[in-house]
Amino acid sequence: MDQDDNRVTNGHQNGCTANDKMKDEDVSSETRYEDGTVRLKNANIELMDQDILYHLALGSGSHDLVEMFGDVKFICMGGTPKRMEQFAYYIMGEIGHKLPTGTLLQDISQYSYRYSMYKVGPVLSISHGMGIPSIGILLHEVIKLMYHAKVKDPVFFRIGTSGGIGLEGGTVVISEQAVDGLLRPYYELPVLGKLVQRPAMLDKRLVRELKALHHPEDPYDTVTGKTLCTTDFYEGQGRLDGAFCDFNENEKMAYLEQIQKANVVNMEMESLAFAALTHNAGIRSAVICVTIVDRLKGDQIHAPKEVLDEWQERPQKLVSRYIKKFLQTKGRFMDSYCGSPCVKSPRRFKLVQQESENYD
Ligand SMILES: O=P(O)(O)O[C@H]1O[C@H](CO)[C@@H](O)[C@H]1O
Ligand SMILES: O=c1cc[nH]c(=O)[nH]1
Repeated sequence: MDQDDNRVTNGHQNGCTANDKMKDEDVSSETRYEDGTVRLKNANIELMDQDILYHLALGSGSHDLVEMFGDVKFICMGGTPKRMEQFAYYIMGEIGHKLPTGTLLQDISQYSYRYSMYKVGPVLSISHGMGIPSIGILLHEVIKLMYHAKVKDPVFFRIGTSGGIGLEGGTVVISEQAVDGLLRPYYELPVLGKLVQRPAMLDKRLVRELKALHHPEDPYDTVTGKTLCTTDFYEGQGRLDGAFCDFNENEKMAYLEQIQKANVVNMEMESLAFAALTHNAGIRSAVICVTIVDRLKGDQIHAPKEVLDEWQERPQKLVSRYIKKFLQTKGRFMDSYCGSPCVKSPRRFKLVQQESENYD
């Protein structure tokens, strides 16, 4: 069958093209109720008795999702559970969020054994694993969580690592657009035997707002540009050091130079699905990744662990500045969030633990 016959655009009935901009009208009645709460583009969900968010170990029948998550505003995602636990504690200090005495942050999704999720007042910090399939599943469930919890106008961030294209290690990249390994600005997914394409758009205003939060005294650059998203770390990113390699150094460099000419500044493995799914849901989102290697100079990650740890904090700092600015502007500082049900207070922890164990 001819591949083109088999292809449909989706997410926008009128055939949204890759050049479409994230316009205010995208956040339409299709994706929002009048009060600003998230509306799903899937009528099936409303008709279900309960919705089991299997990979989060949560469910609309088993948990009071409005009580647990109704005050959420920012959803921050990154690859590893450790990074996202550290980010949760970091943002807690930054926004002055206090846990009740004798309590610790709880991994809300620990009994899923898939992802980790921490709640710090209006911030959710969630690990997404590696690659598009992993972040894709998570995004479906987190977007549904936003709907069940009646969250208003959430903002999603991916805070990650990447390979730079002509950028020194430690540079912070705010993605203007995600493209696939063929430089196509959409996420393509086979659905019912047809290829569905969803534009991988990121919010342009958010890019500008984040860029403005770089401080002149930050000892590193913060740049914007295109992010190339691959389905593999080795051959897919033109590395010569995988278990297999059917190309040579010259061919690798020709590809890297080609993508550099197309304004690609970094490479990673989730931005395409992250941009496409949040855009389709009418949710403002941004991808902020630090570069940990300059791919024009090599393939292996040579930076020592302490250096990598410090570099990984840089995207977190930028997002933290954004969140703090928002909270200060809105004048809703965090003490009001102290009663969060997502901490390990002995009574509440037992309750949440019991609920979560139902999925074990
Ligand atoms: O650092 P994180 O956010 O995990 O992301 C990057 O690191 C992984 C590869 O090492 C890929 O998932 C890539 O996207
Ligand atoms: O080179 C790199 C570094 C981090 N993550 C990637 O996907 N590629």
